[in-house]
Amino acid sequence: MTTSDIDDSVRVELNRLRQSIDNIDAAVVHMLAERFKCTQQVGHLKAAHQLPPADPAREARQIARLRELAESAHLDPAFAEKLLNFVVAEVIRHHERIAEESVNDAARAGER
Ligand SMILES: O=C(O)C(=O)C[C@]1(C(=O)O)C=C[C@@H](O)C=C1
Repeated sequence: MTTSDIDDSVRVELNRLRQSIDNIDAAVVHMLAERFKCTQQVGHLKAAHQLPPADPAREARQIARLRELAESAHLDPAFAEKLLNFVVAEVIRHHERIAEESVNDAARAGER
């Protein structure tokens, strides 16, 4: 069955819900883009001060906080934790790349 086979009133309701889903997905993308802009700056700050890319104690606090928020919002806390871990893993990869680039830049500057 495709959307062309279904009753008009169902199609209208489905389209209404899909419009909201599309708006929410756009908001998520924009929020993630802003989050990554912040974490890129954190990556440069950490690289400049030789701080490790990952901070497991900070992550533990973020997970505890997000799980509580998820519970009060009736969202599965395990899902919220998985989502944060997925995003943070990507951030750590970015931090590692920034740190490598900063070491390479310093080595090249030392060769001059
Ligand atoms: O807060 C930091 O130290 C960050 O690098 C940011 C961030 C995050 O994306 O929230 C990423 C990696 C760390 O392990 C913890 C948190």
